Amino acid sequence: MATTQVREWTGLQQFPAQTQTALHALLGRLRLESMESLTVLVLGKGGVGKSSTVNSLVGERVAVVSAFQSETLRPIQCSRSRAGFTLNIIDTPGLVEGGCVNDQALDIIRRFLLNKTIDAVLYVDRLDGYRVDNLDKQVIRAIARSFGPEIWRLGLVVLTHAQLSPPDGVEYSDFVARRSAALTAAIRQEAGFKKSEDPVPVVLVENSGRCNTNTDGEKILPDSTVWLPNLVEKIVEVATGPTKSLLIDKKLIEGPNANQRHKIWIPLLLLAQYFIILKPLQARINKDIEEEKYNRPQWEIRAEQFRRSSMLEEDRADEQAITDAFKQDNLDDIGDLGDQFDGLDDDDDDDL
Ligand SMILES: Nc1nc2c(ncn2[C@@H]2O[C@H](COP(=O)(O)OP(=O)(O)OP(=O)(O)O)[C@@H](O)[C@H]2O)c(=O)[nH]1
Repeated sequence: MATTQVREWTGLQQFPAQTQTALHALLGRLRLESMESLTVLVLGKGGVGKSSTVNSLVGERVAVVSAFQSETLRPIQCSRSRAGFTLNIIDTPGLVEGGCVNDQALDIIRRFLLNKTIDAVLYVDRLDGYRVDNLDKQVIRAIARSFGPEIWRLGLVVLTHAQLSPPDGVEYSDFVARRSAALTAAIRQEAGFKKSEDPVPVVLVENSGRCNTNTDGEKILPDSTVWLPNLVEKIVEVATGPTKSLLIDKKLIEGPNANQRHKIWIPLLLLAQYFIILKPLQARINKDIEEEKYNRPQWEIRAEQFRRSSMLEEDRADEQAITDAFKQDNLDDIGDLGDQFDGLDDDDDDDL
């Protein structure tokens, strides 16, 4: 298996001083939890801003971004370390191809993740999507199916293009609340969250270079949130939260072994077959054998009757044939006598 090269996290120094301080404080929180590393998996449909978000987080251009075509054809892992702490981010190909869930991409991602432990999952989508359609639900379901529904309990919805201007008459906060509620409700439904469970948290990001900044030079959203430390804070909360990190092992990738499934029922089925079918059948056969010792079997009686009736038929046919033959012989004899008689008459005539 290819090992990922861990480089010094130089991108961290590119951030404004205030952002760096906030990020260091968050990494300190992880160390307090004895977490020496953090592995973040980034998933979502194509072109929603996954690679851009990875670049924003690392502070370097580690993943290729394109407005026109899917650039991430297979997963890539970027690992950066700082003061003994390692951040691993895994960017993945888009999960939709030709209007359908791209199962092949999911399979490639699963195999790439073999033996890796995931601490948090960023499910990236755009804030300016106006509805959650059937395809969105299928993608959410496909993720749950591929990695187990537990993966959504490590999830964080990341909405890009967060510097959007809502349609006329709609407040920014209302627009964000509606979009977030629609997506988290779909996740709750498709990933089978219990009613009592908290919804998946939502974070807004703006990856564009034209993102507004505050007086400290930090990138901010229309509601003045400094979004990068906010995103990292939410990731840390998920990673240190009640849901355990997810180890992607062979069992999870290959799914339950069909040959092993329900194996426990086989002896029970055989037992049921023995008592319900085999035993009664055997008893019935034994009863028949016993009865036939004293009574002739029905089939033998019927065969006898049939033999007799066919013999009678044959006898009757023979009798008829003999009678017919006699009749024919008598007619022939009578004919001969007639001829002889005629002959006598002729001789007499001559004599006269
Ligand atoms: N304005 C704005 N544009 C963004 C934002 N995030 C991404 N983009 C643009 O959206 C386009 C797609 O971004 P990517 O980061 O390549 O999207 P992706 O999800 O990695 O795409 P795939 O590689 O196809 O899976 C690029 O043109 C980005 O510049 C954002 O927050 N704001």
